[in-house]
Order: sequence, then C-alpha cells, then structure tokens
Amino acid sequence: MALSTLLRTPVLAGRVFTQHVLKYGSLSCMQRPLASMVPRMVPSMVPISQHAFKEATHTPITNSVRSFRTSPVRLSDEKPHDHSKLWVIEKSVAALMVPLLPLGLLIPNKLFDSVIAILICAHSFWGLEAIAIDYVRASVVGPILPKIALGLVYLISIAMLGGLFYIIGHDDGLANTIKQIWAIKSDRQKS
Ligand code: HEM
Repeated sequence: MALSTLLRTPVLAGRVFTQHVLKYGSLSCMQRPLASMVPRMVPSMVPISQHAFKEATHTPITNSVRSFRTSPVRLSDEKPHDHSKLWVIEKSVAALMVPLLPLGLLIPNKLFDSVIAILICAHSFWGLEAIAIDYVRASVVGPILPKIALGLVYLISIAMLGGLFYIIGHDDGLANTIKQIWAIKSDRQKS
C-alpha cells in the first residue's frame, strides 16, 4: 500500500522512475545473482539520462505492486441484504406477544385470536428458520438437506397458520380452546 501511494505522488510518478522501482522491486529481480547488479553501481561514462532511457525499454514486471481493496470481498452469489431491519421486526413481534397473549386470554374474541395466530406463526417461523440455517449447513450436511430443512420450516409454519385459523373460524377460538385445555382435570382431581 505504501509503495502504491508513493508511486501516485506527482513528484515520484515519472514513467522512468516508476519503471525502475517496479523493476528493482520485482521478485525476479531479487532472485537475480548479485554479480549482475554490481555493474549498475559502478560509475560509468554513459550519461545518466541515456542509461535511464535504455533501462526504460524493458517491460517491467508489475507483480511487485499488489492491488488492495478497502471494501469487503463478496464470497457468494447471493445478493447482499440488510438483516438489521428484519431483526427489529422480529424482536418487535416477540415483544408485542408479551401483552397480547394474556390480553387475548382475558378478552376472548376473533380479532385478538387472529392477530395472535399471525404473530405466533411469524415468530416461530423466524425462530425455526434461524435454527435450520444455523444447524443444517451446506458445508456440513451437503447441499440437499438444508433445502429440505427450510422446506419443512415453511410447511410447518403454513400448517400451523392454517390450523390456528381453522380453530378460530370453525371451533371455539384460540383463547377458549386454551382455557378448555387448562380446564381438563385428571380423574384423581375430579374425585
Ligand atoms: C410472549 C411470548 C414469547 C416471547 C416473548 C418470545 C420471545 C422469543 C425470543 C426473544 C426469541 C429469540 C431467542 C434468541 O434469539 O436467542 C425466541 C425464539 C424462539 N421462539 Fe419465542 N417467544 C414467545 C413465544 C413463542 C411461541 C408461542 C412459540 C411457538 C409456538 C415460539 C417459538 C420460538 C422459536 C421456535 C424460537 C427459536 C429458538 C432458538 O433460536 O433457539 N415462541 N422467542
């Protein structure tokens, strides 16, 4: 980086100077026997300008200057997406469930039941999706299993949403069903 910065400065950016730096900085030049470089250090009768232009006719080996980048390297073909907004939505949904679940149980009605059903399905979908992505990795289990795992997550979530809305539409509703389950007493408790 320091060398490329040096080469970009106006004073040192002359073509001849650059070619000399590239030539002497290259690996192949470093590997050359020392004896072949000695004559260059000995003063000669040839004017310096002539000597420099003669050297400039050689094609410089430019692998001594490495390219660098400050932006992150993309390692996959997937489009980069910002997950921070979805994270806020995920946490907001989880936070919203805290007051809404007891409220839905206290005041049973279809609207609360429907909102709770959607929030629970969205929340558990994101949770299960995170588990599938984190634990069923293509680098560990191959390329097929992660797709099956993610497919199962979609299937479970859709089935769950369908089931909950069936209870809301064709049965006693979510809150009442949960209350009925809580009301079930064992035979020992009944007697
Ligand atoms: C008021 C109720 C609930 C709250 C406040 C809540 C909150 C949370 C939070 C904060 C997480 C993230 C944990 C993490 O990132 O490490 C989470 C994960 C999860 N939640 Fe809930 N949740 C609630 C109810 C439910 C319900 C009813 C279900 C399913 C029917 C559910 C299923 C899941 C699943 C599958 C995960 C992923 C587990 C994991 O990453 O290890 N949650 N929950």
